[in-house]
Amino acid sequence: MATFFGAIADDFTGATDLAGLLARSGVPVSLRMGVPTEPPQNTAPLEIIALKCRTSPVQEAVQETQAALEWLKAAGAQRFFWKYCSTFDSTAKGNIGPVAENLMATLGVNQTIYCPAFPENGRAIFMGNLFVGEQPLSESPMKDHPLTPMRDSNLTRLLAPQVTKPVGLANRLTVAKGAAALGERLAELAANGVAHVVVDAVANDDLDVIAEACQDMTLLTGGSAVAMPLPELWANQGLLKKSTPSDVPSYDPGPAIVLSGSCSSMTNKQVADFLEKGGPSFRLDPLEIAETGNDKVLNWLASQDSSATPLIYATAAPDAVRAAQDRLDVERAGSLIEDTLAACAQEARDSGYRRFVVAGGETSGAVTKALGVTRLNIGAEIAPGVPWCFASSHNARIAITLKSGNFGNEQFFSKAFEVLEP
Ligand SMILES: Nc1ncnc2c1ncn2[C@@H]1O[C@H](COP(=O)(O)OP(=O)(O)OP(=O)(O)O)[C@@H](O)[C@H]1O
Ligand SMILES: O=C(O)[C@@H](O)C(=O)CO
Repeated sequence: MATFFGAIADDFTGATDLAGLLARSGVPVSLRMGVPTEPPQNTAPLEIIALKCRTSPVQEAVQETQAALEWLKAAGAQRFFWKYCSTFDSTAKGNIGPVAENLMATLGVNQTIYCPAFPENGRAIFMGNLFVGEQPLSESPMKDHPLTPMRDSNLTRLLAPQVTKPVGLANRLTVAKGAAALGERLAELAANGVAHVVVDAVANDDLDVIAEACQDMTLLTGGSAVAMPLPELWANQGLLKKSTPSDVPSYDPGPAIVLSGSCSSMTNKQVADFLEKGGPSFRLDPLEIAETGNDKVLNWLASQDSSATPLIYATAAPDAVRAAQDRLDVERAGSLIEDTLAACAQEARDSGYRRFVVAGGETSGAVTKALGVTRLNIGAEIAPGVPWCFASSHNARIAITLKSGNFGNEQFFSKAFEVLEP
């Protein structure tokens, strides 16, 4: 089926989040891990390419997203979406703005919007300021993120140094007046040369207004939630078709494992809940791995009785993360953990494990790469923005879910497997 919508996601959990929300529309979604090396074939109306470029240097991220854009254009896409985190994660030399500006230049558009709001997960934007629950972003646990600590809550202020063209705001008072008023505000800003518009949203109704006002824009940017209403709007215009739900993709029987490299406050609670319930677990310490390597955890995994689900985790409180980073530096600490969890995933697959819960965006990138997963089919959502996915990994058919650090509730690790049961 011809592709109409092409999205580029800056990390793997973000991509499955977007896929899960788009799939709610009933329009077929396809998710590719990395830019496919083959030209487009067997494409879906909604195509997503997952990259691992959230913390990449600007030039690298621009090149990778450009390659993804070319593939999506070749697939026939006519509307494009740049998906970043609902907490606007980017480093001081952030690539959200530069990537958007490059996509705009290639697509020949003079304006786009920025809307990371995700009300179902407590992300709201008011007067350009992003909130996580009731806390401003810079006071939320995101201030301590291991790779992208967020120390400012104001999206226009975060974005302005990343782009060359003017940044503006369409605030909630405008959005509350409806799609026509928002359209007028965007036109007014465009007439004044404002290329980058942060749009407020505090509830799903706001996202419906934004989607209605922006459905004809060639490029939109944001979190997953602002894209959620678009397929329905396009289907109503006859631009794409819903399909009868295809068979739920299946996976081979086999034991389950949880791999967690996320240090978000929610993942810390989820790990604590798992430990409290007494499941078998192994804690990874980056300092120890730096000295002695991976053998200890791989041996532990090999010794597990496959009737209980094991958890391997590096998840730690902010102080412990900082201490490891001070000794090893941020990137080395991160990649030691990612490489170890990736090696555990391979070992688990080779020993017959077929159900994988993975926590953390960077971690998910490393794990899916190690498993050789190139395409995911989307299944049932476990929590908003966290669907089960199904994939081939070498000769095995596996079920895998990639959980964004902050998503899901405390019981997520046990609930995930209940949702998978037929
Ligand atoms: N104990 C630790 N010390 C230092 N770094 C760690 C530790 N545990 C995990 N890390 C690293 O922190 C990073 C966590 O990022 P990741 O994207 O996986 O999780 P997240 O940011 O919570 O998830 P998301 O991006 O989905 O919100 C990874 O690079 C991981 O390897
Ligand atoms: O938008 C979000 O919060 C998630 O999809 C994500 O990108 C986490 O990495």
